[in-house]
Order: sequence, then structure tokens, then C-alpha cells
Amino acid sequence: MSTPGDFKIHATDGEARRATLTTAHGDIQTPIFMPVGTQGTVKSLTPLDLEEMDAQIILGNTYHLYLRPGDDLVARRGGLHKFANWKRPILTDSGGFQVFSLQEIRKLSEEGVEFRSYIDGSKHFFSPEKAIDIQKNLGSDIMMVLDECVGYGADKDYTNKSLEMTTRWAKRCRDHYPKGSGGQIMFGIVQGGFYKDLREKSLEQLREIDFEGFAIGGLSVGESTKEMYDILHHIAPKMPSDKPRYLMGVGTPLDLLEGVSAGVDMFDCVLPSRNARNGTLFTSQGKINIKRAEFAEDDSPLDPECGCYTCRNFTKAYLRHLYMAKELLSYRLNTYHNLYFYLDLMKQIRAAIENGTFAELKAKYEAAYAKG
Ligand SMILES: COC(=O)c1ccc(CCNc2nc3cc4nc(N)[nH]c(=O)c4cc3[nH]2)cc1
Ligand SMILES: [Zn+2]
Repeated sequence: MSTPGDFKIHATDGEARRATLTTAHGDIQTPIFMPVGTQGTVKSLTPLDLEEMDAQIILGNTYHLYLRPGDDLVARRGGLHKFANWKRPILTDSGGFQVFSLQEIRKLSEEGVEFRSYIDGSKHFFSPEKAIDIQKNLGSDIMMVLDECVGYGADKDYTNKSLEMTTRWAKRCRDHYPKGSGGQIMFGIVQGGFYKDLREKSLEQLREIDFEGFAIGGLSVGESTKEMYDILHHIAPKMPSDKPRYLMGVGTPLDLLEGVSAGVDMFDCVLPSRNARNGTLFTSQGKINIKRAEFAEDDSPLDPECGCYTCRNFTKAYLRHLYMAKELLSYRLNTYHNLYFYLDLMKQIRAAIENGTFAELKAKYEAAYAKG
């Protein structure tokens, strides 16, 4: 009988790992990409769409669901799985990043963070314990600790003080929901900004706490790709090798390949779903923007190598028309394709690690996406 948090590595190819993570709502095959469902829905898609494209886990946001409809309301409806009719695993982010990135007005103290609702301006307060209570109410399979994600360019002294508070908060989160006290597992979040010694310090402090997994936070905050990869390759291989490593908020197709090559197992990003809504579509030949006039009478599929519903049934000309007409179906068909593309890329990555051809796969996509 496997237990939530069990993490079994089946194969490696360099630092890349092919593993299985057990959760209370089923096993997850890693490396994995998690479609973002901020308000309990992956915008414009149904759970059936997501199951069809083999999405194994989706991400929800504590901050948004607490403010609306309320984590207590969701709990009374049986939890987020029942409420949204999503039977597979859910990971919830703790709200730390959302408060810091979405709010101007907020007050940060040792106790937690005070902020105002983006919906009605009412005042709210998240302590580490409160952030965990909300995720308990939502019933997510993987809970994230409340942390401070320092902004790009934060100085070393502030970054150091912040990571030490984030460690104290992480301890409070774990003490508030001890390991094994329920089916939900908890990940710590490594901070430390763009200072390699502070990244190591954050990791050393967090590995003392018994988390089922560890995330890399504080990246994808406006830094250059080079700066992100530099920190990524420095810290990921140092993270506990017997536990899942989750890179938060990342990224492009090339970022996913780079992250896997550094030993990362889990990713989430709004990029594929948000870009779909503005017409930027990912294909095996690189990125295209469907609104370009060149596609107006192009009867070819979006991506000849893609097996998704959109590519099998519609032409670029029709997809461009839907986009220009601001038709709702544009959101749905574009999002379906972009997420299918991301999930299929992860499927190819898992297979490549199993048969030792990961480097070749990475080179193929680097060539196709070289023009950025
Ligand atoms: C079209 O694409 C877009 O609009 C778009 C927007 C934002 C991101 C970046 C998202 N980056 C990011 N998400 C993050 C979420 C995080 N959560 C916690 N708890 N702690 C962190 O330290 C943290 C860092 C992140 N960095 C990427 C893409
Ligand atoms: Zn497609």
C-alpha cells in the first residue's frame, strides 16, 4: 500500500529523473507540468478536456479561492475536488506569491501578511497557520507553505532576513499540520533570491524540516533566463534527491527542458493558458501568433505533429478568424492545444529519460525554439 508522499525514482538520465509521486488522489508520473486553475478551473476547459489530454494534476490558488467563493464554502461543498468535479490530484499555492505580486498595499510582519481583497478592498490577514488551514479546507493533495517571494533585485541583507523568516514560517506550517496527520502532503519552498550562498542557506535550514517535497521559489520574477538557469543549476542538484523538486511559475518549453536537465520534477506556469488567450501558440516548429495575416487563408493544421482535438479538426485560417472575431471558442481551442502541447512535451521527456535520449530531445526543441 503506497502512502501520500511516496516518491519512487524509476530511471535517471544525467540529473534528469523519471519518478512516481503518490498522492491521496492517485499517482503522478514525473517530470510533470501542472495546468494552472487559479479559481478552481483551468480557464475555458472542462475536467473532461483535461482528462482527455492526460493532465494528471492541476494547480489552484489559496489566495483567490479564500477571497472567492471562500475556503469555508468550498469545505462545506465537500472540498475542491468535489466542488470542481476534478477527481485527480490538486496542488495549491499558499498565497504568498499572489499577495506579494498582486497587491500594492500589504503589511508584512513576523506573524504573517496583511492585505486587502482585490475584489472589494476588505482587509485580510494570512499567518502561516491560516494559509495551511485554508489549504486543509480546500482539501488539496499538495499544500505549499506560506513564504515570502522577494522581488527581483532585492539586496542581500533583505533577502537573507526574508529567507530566515520564510524558514520560521515553514516550521510553523509543518507544526500546524504534522507529517502523516492526514492525506495531504506539504512542500517547503527554497528562497534566497539570486545569491547562491543564500540559496544554500535556505535549503540547509528547510531540509531539517520533514517535508514530503521541496520547491524552488523566488524565480521567474523578472530575471533573465541566464540568471534563472544559473540559480536553478546551482540549487536543484543539491535538493534532497529522494524527494520531488518543484520549480514554481516556470515556464517556457525550453525552461521545462532546462529544469528537467537540472533535476526538477514538477512545474507550473500560466504561460500556455494565458498565451493561448492572446493568440500565442506553441508548436513543434516553435511559437506562432495566430492573428498574423499570413494565416488568413492557411488551410493547414496549427501543428501537423500534434494529435490534439484542435489540430485534428480545424485550420489555422479558422483559428485566426475565431481570434479576430473574439469568439469564445478561440480561447477554448487555443488553450486546449497549448496545454496538450505542454503535457505531450512532458510525456516525451518522461519517455526520453526512460530510454536515455533526453539530451537529443532537448537539442531538438532548442533548435525549433532557437529564435525565441
Ligand atoms: C503569459 O505569461 C504570463 O503572463 C506569466 C505571468 C507570470 C509568470 C511568472 C510566474 N512566476 C512565479 N510564480 C511563482 C509562484 C510562487 N509561489 C510561492 N508560494 N512562492 C514563490 O516564490 C513563487 C514564485 C513564483 N514565480 C510567467 C508567465
Ligand atoms: Zn494541437
